[in-house]
Amino acid sequence: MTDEQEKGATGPIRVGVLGARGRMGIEVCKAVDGAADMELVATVDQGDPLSAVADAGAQVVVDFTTPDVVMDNLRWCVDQGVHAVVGTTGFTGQRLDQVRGWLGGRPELGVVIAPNFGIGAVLMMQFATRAARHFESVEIIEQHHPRKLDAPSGTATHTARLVAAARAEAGLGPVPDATADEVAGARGADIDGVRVHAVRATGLLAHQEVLFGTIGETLTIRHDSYDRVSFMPGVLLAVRAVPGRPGLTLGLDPLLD
Ligand SMILES: NC(=O)C1=CN([C@@H]2O[C@H](COP(=O)(O)OP(=O)(O)OC[C@H]3O[C@@H](n4cnc5c(N)ncnc54)[C@H](OP(=O)(O)O)[C@@H]3O)[C@@H](O)[C@H]2O)C=CC1
Ligand SMILES: O=C(O)C1=N[C@H](C(=O)O)C[C@H](O)C1
Repeated sequence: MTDEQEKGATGPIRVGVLGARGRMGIEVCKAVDGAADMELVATVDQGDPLSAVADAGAQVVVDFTTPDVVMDNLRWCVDQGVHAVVGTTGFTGQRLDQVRGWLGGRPELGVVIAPNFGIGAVLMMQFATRAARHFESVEIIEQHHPRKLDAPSGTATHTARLVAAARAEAGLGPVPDATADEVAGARGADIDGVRVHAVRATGLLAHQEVLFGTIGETLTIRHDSYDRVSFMPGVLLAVRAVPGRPGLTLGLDPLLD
């Protein structure tokens, strides 16, 4: 262990941020810098060497980059023995299995991957999962800023999977829908049988509605992030927790219990 790493073992958590000059990365750097129990030791963006993270003796990496580079970053973290907190989207079941496979060889390492670090968003997903069994109809409408690269959002995709699993467990059949003549895309994306609609508009940041329907009533569960600071308490919570949570943690839920 280097002197730097030795210091980190007893002092503040030494944190490296990947995607540090991005919209989320800038906020994460500010939040880590302002946390008394953390030290921001490395900031890496496109074109910077990942070795800066290892050289600085980072114990935890926070990744807010892009879906096309996040897997390489995670592989590197696992190889280097650095815990990781990941907010970047694009995690399919196959990708998650791959990460579990890597972690199999490093039983001391923790990785937290959360589609949304907003506490309200986590609760919105929990409430939607709870409601799912009681309504024959459900659709998800997510709304984001127009610079977002992926659609639908990671949060909407995750919500759709949770809702679909809860419906299946309750023995509900397909969502009723008689559409026979559709302009392509009009009914949104089909994620595990749940329709997901993605809106992009200037002025929005990150918003989602889960609309449930049954005979004579609807229920709308809505969450709005108006500022990226809304994600920071969840990110800091995960940074504190990840060294003590070996293996893959998916979502913030277990950290909030
Ligand atoms: N889980 C959550 O709570 C949240 C998740 N997100 C997700 O986080 C991700 C980032 O979002 P956002 O900050 O808005 O996006 P940005 O595009 O603003 O930030 C991404 C940053 O990563 C940089 N980057 C690209 N490749 C690399 C690389 N190989 N190594 C290091 N940095 C790299 C980009 O550089 P360059 O621009 O030069 O390509 C950019 O600065 C998205 O997937 C988004 O959906 C966002 C908000 C909340
Ligand atoms: O890109 C964003 O901005 C966001 N991305 C995440 C997602 O895709 O769900 C989280 C949040 O919606 C903001």
